Amino acid sequence: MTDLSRTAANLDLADPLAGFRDRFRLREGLIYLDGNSLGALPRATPGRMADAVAREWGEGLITSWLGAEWSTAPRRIGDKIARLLGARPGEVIVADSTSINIFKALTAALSLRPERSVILSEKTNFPTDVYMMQGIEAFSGGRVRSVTVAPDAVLDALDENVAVLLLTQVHYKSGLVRDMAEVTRRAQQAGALVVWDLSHSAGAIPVDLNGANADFAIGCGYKFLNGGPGAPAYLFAAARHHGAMPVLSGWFGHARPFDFDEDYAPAPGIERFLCGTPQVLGLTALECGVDLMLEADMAEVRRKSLRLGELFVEAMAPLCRDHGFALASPADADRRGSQVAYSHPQGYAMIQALKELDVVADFRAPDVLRFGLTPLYLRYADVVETVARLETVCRTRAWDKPAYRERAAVT
Ligand SMILES: Cc1ncc(COP(=O)(O)O)c(C=O)c1O
Ligand SMILES: Nc1c(O)cccc1C(=O)C[C@H](N)C(=O)O
Repeated sequence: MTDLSRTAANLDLADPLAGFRDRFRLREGLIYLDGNSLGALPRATPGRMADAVAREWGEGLITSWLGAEWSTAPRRIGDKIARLLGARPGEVIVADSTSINIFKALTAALSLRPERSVILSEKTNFPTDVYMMQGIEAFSGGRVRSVTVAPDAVLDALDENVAVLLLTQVHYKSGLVRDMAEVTRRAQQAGALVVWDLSHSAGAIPVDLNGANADFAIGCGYKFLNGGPGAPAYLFAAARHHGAMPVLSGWFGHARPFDFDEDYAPAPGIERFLCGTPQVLGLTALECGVDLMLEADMAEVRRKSLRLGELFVEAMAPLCRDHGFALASPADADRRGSQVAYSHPQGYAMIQALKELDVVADFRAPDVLRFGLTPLYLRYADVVETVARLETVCRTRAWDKPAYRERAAVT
C-alpha cells in the first residue's frame, strides 16, 4: 500500500458523508468522475418515477394536475433549490432548460435597462451561454449587442453601455470560481445587472445569492443535483426584479392560466418565469436528487470536495513530472469548484483509454482532461485509484490506439 492509498483509506474511514454513496446506484468497480456532466442515479428515483407514471399519470390522468404534486412542482422544487443557493422561498422556479432560462433571465434584465444595449460575457464561457446572447442580438433588430471579452478583461469592460453581464460562477472547463459578491458589486456599481450561471455551483459549492445581492441566476438540474438526463433547469430572480418581463410569455407564466384570457398578463411573482406546461416526469426525478442533496451539509460537501481535489493534485504530481500533464485548474484549492482539470496533448485518447479501465471522466477541447469530484458518491480511494490507472495508461501507452485518434461527437 502506498502512502497516498493509506491516507485515502484513513480519510474514507473518517468521512462523515461516506453513507451517501449507498443512496446512489453505482456499478461495482466503476469510478465515476463525470457527475459534473450527468449526476448519478439516486436509489430513490426509479421507485418514485414508477409511482408517478403508474399512479399519477396512469390512474390519475388529467385529474393529477389538480392535485398538489404536479401543479406546485416548479415552485415547490424551486423553493428547495433556493435553500442550496442562499435564496428566499419564491425566488427560484424550476422549468425548461438552462439555455431557455438564460434567454428569459437576459431578456428580463434587458427590460430593466432599456437605455443600455450590451450583453457582456467572457469568450470562454460555456458555449450555450454565448450562443443565446448571439441569438438575442440577431433577433433584436439592432437594439442589443452581444460582446465577449477575455476572462480577465470582464470587469474592465463594464461601461455605461452594459445592460447585463452573464457569467458562469464555476468555469465548466477549468473549474475556476468567480467571486460572486465582488463581481456583482462591480457590475451593479457600473449600472449593470448580472445573470449568474450556477450549473457547476449548485450542489457543488456553497452559494449565497442574496448575500451577494445577486439579480438573476440559472443552472442545470442534471449535474450535481442528480436530477437525471435532461432534468429541468432552475431560474432565480431576486424579489426586487419580479416586475421584470421575460420575453417568453407562455400561458403558465400568466397570472391566471386557467382563466384562458385572450391577453397575456404576467403572474406577479417568480411564476412569470414559467412558460409552457411543466415537465412533470423530469421534475419528479429532479426532486429526488434535490431532496437527497438537501440531506447533506453543504459546508461538509465543500470540505470533502476541497480535500478530494488536493489529494488528486498531490497524486498527479509524478505524472506532471514524468508524463507531461499540466494542471489546467487554479492551483489554489479555494479557487476551484468541484473538479480538477489537466491539459495534455493526448487528452482525448487518454480519456478513452481510461474508460476501458472503468474510469469515466471527460475531455474538453482542445486538450483538457476533466475530473468531476462529487463528494456524495466519490471516495478518496477512488481518486488515488484513478491516478494509478492513468499512470498505467501512460506507462503502457494504452492511449496510443488508432481507434482513439478520431474525436467522437459527444465525448
Ligand atoms: C455552464 C453551463 N451552462 C449551461 C449548460 C447546458 O445548458 P442546457 O441544459 O440548456 O443544455 C451547461 C452544460 O451542458 C453548462 O456547463
Ligand atoms: N448537457 C450535456 C449533454 O446533453 C451531453 C453531454 C454533456 C453535457 C454536459 O452537460 C456538458 C457539461 N455542461 C460541461 O460542463 O461540459
